[in-house]
Parts: sequence; structure tokens; C-alpha cells
Amino acid sequence: MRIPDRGRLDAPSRLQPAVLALGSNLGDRGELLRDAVGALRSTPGVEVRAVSPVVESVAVKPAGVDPSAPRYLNAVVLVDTLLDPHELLAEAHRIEAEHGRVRAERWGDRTLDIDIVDFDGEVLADPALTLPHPRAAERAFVLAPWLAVDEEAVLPGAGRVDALLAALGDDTVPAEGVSL
Ligand SMILES: Nc1ncnc2c1ncn2[C@@H]1O[C@H](COP(=O)(O)OP(=O)(O)OP(=O)(O)O)[C@@H](O)[C@H]1O
Ligand SMILES: Nc1nc2c(c(=O)[nH]1)N=C(CO)CN2
Repeated sequence: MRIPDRGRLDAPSRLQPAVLALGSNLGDRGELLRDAVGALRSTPGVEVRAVSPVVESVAVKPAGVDPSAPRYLNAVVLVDTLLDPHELLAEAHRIEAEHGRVRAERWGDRTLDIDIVDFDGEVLADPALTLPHPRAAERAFVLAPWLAVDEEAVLPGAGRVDALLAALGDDTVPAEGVSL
């Protein structure tokens, strides 16, 4: 892992685990997710520990599932990081922007989305960074790939991911021919 220049040499740093959810429903979705994982691997202070299989699902919009919208590919990446949660979010936003992400309407179609699902169990209520991610428990497209890469996964405050997914129902399918 490359060590970031934190400019705070007196502040001891420690690696903390975080769970990132990646999604794409515009452009070459598999290539975009693959590039995003590459960008995370080259981010100073971020070590990619595991990358999930890729799943596909119908787009969820504010009014419900929308079969007329481009379908999503989603994956989950487990990292260890020296960054703090806000620094990690800033890196996620940088990578999104470098991959053509435009923010228009809520839950609009996008080339790349990177959300922080969990950061070492930390709880934050800031709208700019809410932890754990407030909608993760309702999203099979987050829970299914997360469970595939960590069968003991727990969403802090909500419970075991296997139980959450069983209660919700898994509406994702494996993305044929796409691997990260
Ligand atoms: N845990 C989090 N991970 C990522 N962004 C977050 C989180 N908590 C709050 N945010 C904030 O949400 C804002 C909107 O993010 P984004 O455009 O990715 O939302 P979205 O993907 O459309 O919707 P959702 O948040 O439901 O996944 C971001 O600018 C960010 O500041
Ligand atoms: N299937 C699917 N639907 C979504 C997704 C997503 O990643 N996959 N992300 C959204 C906002 O983050 C809104 N809707």
C-alpha cells in the first residue's frame, strides 16, 4: 500500500476496515467497475482486501423499480484504510468524477457510484456522510455481493447480512461474463 502524505506526522494512523458498494448503469459498466477497483488499489492509504463477484439488477428509482432504465452492475469491495471516513469519501468522489459521474436527479442513471456502506462500525449522522449507509439494509444489490465476499458480514445496527438478505429477498442475478 502507498502511504498518504497526511501532513500530520504526530497523529498515529491505523488501518481500519471499510466496505464500499460500487454500481454502474451507464457506459461499459464492467469496465467502469474494473477501473474503479484499479483506482482504489492505487489510492494512497487504501488497501483492497477483497472484491466481490458482480451482480446485475433492475434499476431502483425513487418511485420503485424501473425496468425501462438501464440495468445496474453492482459489486462490493472490502478495504483496509489509513484514511478517515471523510477522506475515504473524498477519494470515492474523485474516482467517480474521473469516470464521468454527473450528479443530476436523485438515483439518476450513472457511470459510477461508490458508497461507503460501513467504516469500522462507526456511526455518523451527518447528511454529507451517514454511517453505516442508511439504505444498505434495503438493497439486495449491496447485501448479495457483500455476503458473497464475506459470509460472516454484519451491517452495524441492522444485523447479519445473510439474515437481512433472506428477509429482503435477493432480486440480483450473477453478471454473466463480468469479473473484477
Ligand atoms: N455512506 C455514504 N456513502 C456515500 N455517500 C454518502 C454517504 N452518506 C452520505 N453520503 C452523501 O450522499 C451524497 C449523494 O451521494 P450519491 O449521489 O452517491 O447518492 P446516490 O447514490 O444517488 O443515493 P444513495 O445515497 O441512496 O446511494 C454524497 O454527496 C455524500 O456526501
Ligand atoms: N439496481 C440498482 N439500483 C440503484 C442503485 C444501484 O446501485 N443498483 N443505486 C442507486 C443509488 O445509489 C439507486 N438505484
